[in-house]
Amino acid sequence: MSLRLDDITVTLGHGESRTRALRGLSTVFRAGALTALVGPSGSGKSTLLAVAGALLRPDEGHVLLNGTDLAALSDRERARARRTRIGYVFQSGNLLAGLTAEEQLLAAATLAGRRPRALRGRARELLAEVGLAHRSGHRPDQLSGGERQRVALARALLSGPELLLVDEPTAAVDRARADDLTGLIARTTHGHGCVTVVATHDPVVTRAADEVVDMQQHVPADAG
Ligand SMILES: Nc1ncnc2c1ncn2[C@@H]1O[C@H](COP(=O)(O)OP(=O)(O)OP(=O)(O)O)[C@@H](O)[C@H]1O
Repeated sequence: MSLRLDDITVTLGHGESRTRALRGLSTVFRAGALTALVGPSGSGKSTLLAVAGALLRPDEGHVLLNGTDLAALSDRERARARRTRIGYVFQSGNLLAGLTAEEQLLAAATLAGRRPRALRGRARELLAEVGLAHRSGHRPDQLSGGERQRVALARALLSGPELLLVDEPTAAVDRARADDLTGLIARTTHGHGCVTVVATHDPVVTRAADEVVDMQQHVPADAG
């Protein structure tokens, strides 16, 4: 079980802003391990997450998630893979205003074509797992930044994803919360056995990671 990126090249923008964000990048992310993706600003971390998450199709290369090449799937199959095989925890949690924590999870499950009623028990378990059983009835404006990210993590885990992609989880929280959140992501990764890739600038995350992938080893020749 793994995510294997094989010879990935991505060009972004047009005309003068055209940039080779990734060139010939190859690397492997192991299941059941938290991998920290590090590197300076502009080194391609977000681009790699977008390619791995089937949000952006590479110009060239293969994105092998447990053997399926996500880059070679049709748009429809890629959308399905995003809903059913991949969990995203992107900055600020991207929660829907007006929905309680529990409803955030159930709404996502509904979009993925599942019956919310059958998942209510699992949603509650996951909220308890991320330490938010007592906040399941709170809306985003009634939660702290760290709590919102934990809701987003529980939501991402509800579909039992093979791949969990996390962008800068500790950017908006204090040191103690950063430790808590990182520990939580590590434990859930080990418990759920998913491939977890966390883009980060934070040494707290890097220290807690099982593996570190440094984008500087993959800097395109014409970057900058
Ligand atoms: N839409 C775009 N058009 C052109 N170039 C882009 C576009 N988006 C990103 N880039 C460039 O692609 C490169 C990789 O960007 P990316 O956002 O993946 O880096 P990053 O490592 O995630 O940076 P940060 O740590 O600042 O979030 C950078 O040089 C960036 O300027």
